[in-house]
Amino acid sequence: MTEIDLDDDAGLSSNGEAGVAARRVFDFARAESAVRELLIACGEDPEREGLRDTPGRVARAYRELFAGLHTDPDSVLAKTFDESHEELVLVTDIPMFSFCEHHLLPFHGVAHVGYIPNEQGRVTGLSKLARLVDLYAKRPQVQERLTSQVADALVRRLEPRGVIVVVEAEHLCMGMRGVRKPGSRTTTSAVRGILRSSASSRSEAISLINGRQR
Ligand SMILES: Nc1nc2c(ncn2[C@@H]2O[C@H](COP(=O)(O)OP(=O)(O)OP(=O)(O)O)[C@@H](O)[C@H]2O)c(=O)[nH]1
Ligand SMILES: [Zn+2]
Repeated sequence: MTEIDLDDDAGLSSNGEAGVAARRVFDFARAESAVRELLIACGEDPEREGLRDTPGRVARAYRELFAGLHTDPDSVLAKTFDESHEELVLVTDIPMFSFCEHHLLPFHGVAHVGYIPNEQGRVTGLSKLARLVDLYAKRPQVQERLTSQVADALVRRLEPRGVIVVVEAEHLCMGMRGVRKPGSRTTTSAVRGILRSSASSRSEAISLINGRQR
């Protein structure tokens, strides 16, 4: 997978996506000082023993949790191979952790990702579907965009006959605060190609998703 050079802060993402981070670097010192400021703003003392290392820890955590801003999605699907398989390939229950961009609180759940390869049978490694979910999840997100971005990356790189992505997630910003409805779940889908145009192909995929063992 292509890690974008962390010392290179000049360029934009190469894959042409709208809304991708303008900066390629994670500015560690800036994140650390922002966390320190936030602690002060909340009425805490960042010099007390328990908090002294917290800004650095949080900065390290965010560097990891937002790593998807610094990885080229197309590189995840760079390796493809032809397998003369023209039927549905579906990976269900991919664990997913992301952050809502409104409150920077987690939303988490599972993603189901499926596609019907093209006439050449162009497929990719199953793990790459999970890596793709991870990459888009590790950004400030909204669930709808995460779902579409995974689908569109598959369309771009595999040129498949159809794609379906379903994400089921719980948003902590709806559970811990605000409207306080813990346990409510949101389902989003993005369907492309034949899986969109053919009701029977789509219902096969959806029944496999709905009928899976939980
Ligand atoms: N469509 C969508 N909305 C989201 C997602 N994550 C969080 N939200 C919503 O974003 C909205 C932001 O609403 P605002 O009114 O700007 O913010 P707020 O006053 O904090 O809203 P409340 O959460 O209702 O207290 C809320 O309704 C959230 O539930 C998401 O992935 N997709
Ligand atoms: Zn939110």
